[in-house]
Amino acid sequence: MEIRLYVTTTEVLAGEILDLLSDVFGEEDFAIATTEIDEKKDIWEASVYMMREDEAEVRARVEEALKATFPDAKVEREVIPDVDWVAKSLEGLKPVRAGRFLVHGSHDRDKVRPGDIAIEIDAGQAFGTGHHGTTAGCLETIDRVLRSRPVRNALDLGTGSGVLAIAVRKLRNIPVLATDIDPIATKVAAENVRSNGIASGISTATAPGFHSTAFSAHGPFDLIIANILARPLIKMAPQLVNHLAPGGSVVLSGILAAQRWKVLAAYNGAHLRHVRTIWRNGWVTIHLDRP
Ligand SMILES: C[S@@+](CC[C@H](N)C(=O)[O-])C[C@H]1O[C@@H](n2cnc3c(N)ncnc32)[C@H](O)[C@@H]1O
Repeated sequence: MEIRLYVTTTEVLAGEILDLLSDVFGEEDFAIATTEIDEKKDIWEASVYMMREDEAEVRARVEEALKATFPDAKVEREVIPDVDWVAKSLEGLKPVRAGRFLVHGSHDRDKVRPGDIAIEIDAGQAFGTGHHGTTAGCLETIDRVLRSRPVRNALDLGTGSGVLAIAVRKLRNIPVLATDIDPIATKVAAENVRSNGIASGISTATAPGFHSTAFSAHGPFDLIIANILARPLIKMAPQLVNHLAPGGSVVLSGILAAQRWKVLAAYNGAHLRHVRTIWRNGWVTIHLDRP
């Protein structure tokens, strides 16, 4: 059972609390995140996720950290129940084709045809079975990028099930760093990496955005894939481009069609060149290159 401790505040203060908590918990295994609750009213939550057994200790440290700068902050609590997504969604999930990839569940191994690059993902507690338009758009774009660009290493930011990191590694024998803000996702991703027969080459790390030393240890990257959401992608544009090697490529998704101009503006402003936009079910995936 997972617990979320959170403070409800404004966007600016949520960012400050995030920084403060990042200093407190550093590289420890607790995910720290900010979430927008209401854009118009500027209501945000700054959260720390932990397992139930760590709650008392984490709460004491959070309250101590907030005391000096945010004495009025009220730390609230949410219990996040474990959901058996596997049992819930195994049936009915058909294999998905995107680029040369076929993403399928373990119940559909017989659907793999010669020439397919097969990725086996059972629906679990992390996003990314290939069915969502954002995942499919990323897979298609990864296939294009790896056909046309010299890519020596890659970062999959917001890896979820690990599907995109696995896709990169199945096409190229290069090191891949797969990170997620959610520790359950990184655990699931590591399991999927193993069950896809990838013995080495993909490292996983739990980190919000670029708040981890894992990035400097593995980067800069020739390819960065981030299927998150428009708003965090816009915010992290300068950091993301800082971790991109000259001549590198970026694949961004989790962007609704109407939001694409804002995302493009942020990344054009960071001197990336737009290459292609792919549309799938109202979602867009954007490929940009660093000259
Ligand atoms: C839409 S899912 C994408 C999963 C997978 N990469 C795919 O394409 O199907 C987004 C993932 O990003 C993670 N995430 C959201 N915000 C993040 C952040 N700031 N830093 C790292 N991961 C984040 C979520 O926990 C989630 O697993």
